Amino acid sequence: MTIASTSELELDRQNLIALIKGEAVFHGDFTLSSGKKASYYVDMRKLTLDHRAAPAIGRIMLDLIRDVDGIVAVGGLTLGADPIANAVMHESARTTTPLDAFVVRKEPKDHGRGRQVEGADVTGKRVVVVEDTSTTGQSALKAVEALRREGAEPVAVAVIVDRKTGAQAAVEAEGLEWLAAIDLDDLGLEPQ
Ligand SMILES: O=P(O)(O)OC[C@H]1O[C@H](OP(=O)(O)OP(=O)(O)O)[C@H](O)[C@@H]1O
Ligand SMILES: O=C(O)c1cc(=O)[nH]c(=O)[nH]1
Repeated sequence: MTIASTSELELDRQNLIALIKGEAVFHGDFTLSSGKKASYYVDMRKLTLDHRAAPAIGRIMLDLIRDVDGIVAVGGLTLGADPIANAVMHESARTTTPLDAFVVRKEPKDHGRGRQVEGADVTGKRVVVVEDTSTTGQSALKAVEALRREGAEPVAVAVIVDRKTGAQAAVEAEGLEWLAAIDLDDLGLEPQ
């Protein structure tokens, strides 16, 4: 599924870590999605939407999910997941096993086709949920719930940055595989 070499991927990963440390870690008083407080915030949108980082994110995340069997699509809860799913889809299109992308709305659309999962038809399909940063894992699990309602089979959650505060356990408790590209040690941060 992956066409980048191991050394290219390691270079991508080191470059991405440097960009995250330099441009996406913000220090201050933050309220997180879960309502918890933290003294730093990793704003991955700064990089998933940046031309210097997005192609590498596609390669890194495609490589991260390379051993997940039989998947046909990637996506997650809007909006953190959206550019990641796109980057993975584009990178996979260069391989012999291309993947489609989907977007899970926070709520079903209240007009048109009333859909919560947009894009690829996921019914009956094995899919991976992607995420930019995971703290409690509840955003990823909201996507999992919506996908299951659509008749999809979400089999793994793949995150760029794991904040190491319970998301892995929450996701594994739902029977999904947990995959993370970068964690707090890589960024020189402590879990909080
Ligand atoms: O693991 P969790 O506790 O769910 O926290 C992580 C989530 O929080 C952020 O999204 P946010 O809720 O800020 O929404 P956004 O993507 O719409 O900006 C981030 O992009 C993750 O999706
Ligand atoms: O938990 C969150 O809401 C959260 C933490 C973080 O570091 N980055 C982010 O985008 N969301």
